[in-house]
Amino acid sequence: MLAIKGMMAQRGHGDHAHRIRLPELSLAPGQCLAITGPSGCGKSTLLETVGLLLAPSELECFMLGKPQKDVATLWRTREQGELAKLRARDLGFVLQSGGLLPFLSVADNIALPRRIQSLPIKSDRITQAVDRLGLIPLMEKRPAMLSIGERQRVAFVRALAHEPQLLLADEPTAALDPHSAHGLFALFMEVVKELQIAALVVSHDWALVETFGVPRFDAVTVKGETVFEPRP
Ligand SMILES: Nc1ncnc2c1ncn2[C@@H]1O[C@H](COP(=O)(O)OP(=O)(O)OP(=O)(O)O)[C@@H](O)[C@H]1O
Repeated sequence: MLAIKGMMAQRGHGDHAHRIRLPELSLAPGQCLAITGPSGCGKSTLLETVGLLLAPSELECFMLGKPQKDVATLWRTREQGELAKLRARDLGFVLQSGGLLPFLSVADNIALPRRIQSLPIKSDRITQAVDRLGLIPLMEKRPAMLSIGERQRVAFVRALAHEPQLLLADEPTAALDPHSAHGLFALFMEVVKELQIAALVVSHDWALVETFGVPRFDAVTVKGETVFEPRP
């Protein structure tokens, strides 16, 4: 689960700073929420802040996972080691760029989060996801030998490999054709439900998000800040 209250973050400094605000957000296990808004409004900034990659400038409350961890206190007391542990164990990222390690094969990229957590490398769920996304012929290849869409599919499986509590996805279907995008999103929703993972997904594809009945938080500009609020 995820519960955030009164979160602010900023990119840059002074007059050129870009500020985002998230008044309130809560997600139960197995629930997915889409983040939408125009290019440059701060969706990735929001995702990075929720993903503990960017320090918030204000934060009232941030509870994550089961048992609940008090992330707001960890930020306040600057416990970077604990934050890093949470990031590795409880979060899964699907980044816009794929973020795969170029010197590892697809198989080793996918195995990495489980290796880091000392979990058994073999997992039926991962084998199934690899199969459903047509990745079996690619397992021994390096990321540089893959298309962008293939990299995105690998990144998706890798993000789920250690069964995190919260999945953060930045445009996970952006490089895919409509058929593959639908297939990946369907699998995304299935896995989120099955594993009871809370998921935040940034997407420009409103039609796709609506097809799957995913609720949305949209960006509105208020006094020079981007505020993310539920869309009625
Ligand atoms: N390192 C940085 N320093 C200063 N400003 C930055 C930095 N990174 C991004 N920005 C600015 O912050 C704003 C928000 O960027 P962000 O990437 O979060 O937007 P976005 O909504 O995800 O955009 P897109 O949909 O195009 O990916 C933009 O105006 C961007 O120019």
